[in-house]
Amino acid sequence: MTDKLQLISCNKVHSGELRRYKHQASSVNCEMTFAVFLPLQALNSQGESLPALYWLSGLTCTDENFSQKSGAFKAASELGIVLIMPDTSPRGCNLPGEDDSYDFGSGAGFYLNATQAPWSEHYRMHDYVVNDLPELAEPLFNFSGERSISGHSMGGHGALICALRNPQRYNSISAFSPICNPSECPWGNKAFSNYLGNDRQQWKEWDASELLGKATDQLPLLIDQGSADEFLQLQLKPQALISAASKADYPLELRMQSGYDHSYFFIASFIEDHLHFHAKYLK
Ligand SMILES: N[C@@H](CCC(=O)N[C@@H](CSC=O)C(=O)NCC(=O)O)C(=O)O
Repeated sequence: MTDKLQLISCNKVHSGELRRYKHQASSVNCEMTFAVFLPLQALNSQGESLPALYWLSGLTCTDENFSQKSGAFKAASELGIVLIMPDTSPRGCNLPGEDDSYDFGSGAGFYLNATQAPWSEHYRMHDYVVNDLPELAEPLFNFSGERSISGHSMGGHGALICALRNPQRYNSISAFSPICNPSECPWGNKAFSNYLGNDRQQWKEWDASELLGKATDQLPLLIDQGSADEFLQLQLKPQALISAASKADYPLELRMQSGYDHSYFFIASFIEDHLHFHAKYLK
């Protein structure tokens, strides 16, 4: 399996290793890059079996933002959790306009499967995150079979939709400042109309508030949202998710954190909580 992966870099951190790989991915029909943090336990020849937490980043990010800014590795190392951090979109596919804006195309894959040409040939980040990447990354360590998912902003939306659509594949979900109701905000409108077309019925399949409202399987779900987030009212709309959870009796813990903005300073302030939250369900 690992012969499909090309190692880009490897850095020792908190006794474990942060590795970056590139590989050809069939789901998105192009070369992709991802990062993986392997705690020391994963590097032992004994190969202790470990769970994985997938982290999905937001608009404009690559696989590197979370590694460089979140400060997650100390807790992941102590808890024995492998972190798997994909890029946020296909890149370099030579599609018209793919690099023209920060909120669509490169760096803005929205973790869905596009149905509209020309995006549908490559922009299938849902299948990449849920199927392709686990197949490639989990053989890198002695995977326990337990995985959870988290993310920020567009990546928080991604974590929610990947797990709500595939509850059997994840033990728990968390998110920082997720785009909760993309059908009803400018970022989501732009992405969904271009990737999915204008039939708003199709959008519901990729909207966390819609999916949560009709979920039959329930997963532990933690969300942190900063009260001073500059995108809170226009783009993120947590109230839609709270209403859907309340109607569906879905156990959502949404913590409004006073004074925090949308940045990685917010993520760095609470990432340990999220790792401890997932650790409860990954053992
Ligand atoms: N360019 C825009 C917004 C960019 C931004 O805030 N990106 C966030 C994610 S937003 C939702 O998905 C981010 O994580 N940026 C990377 C980082 O390292 O901070 C603007 O400037 O308004």
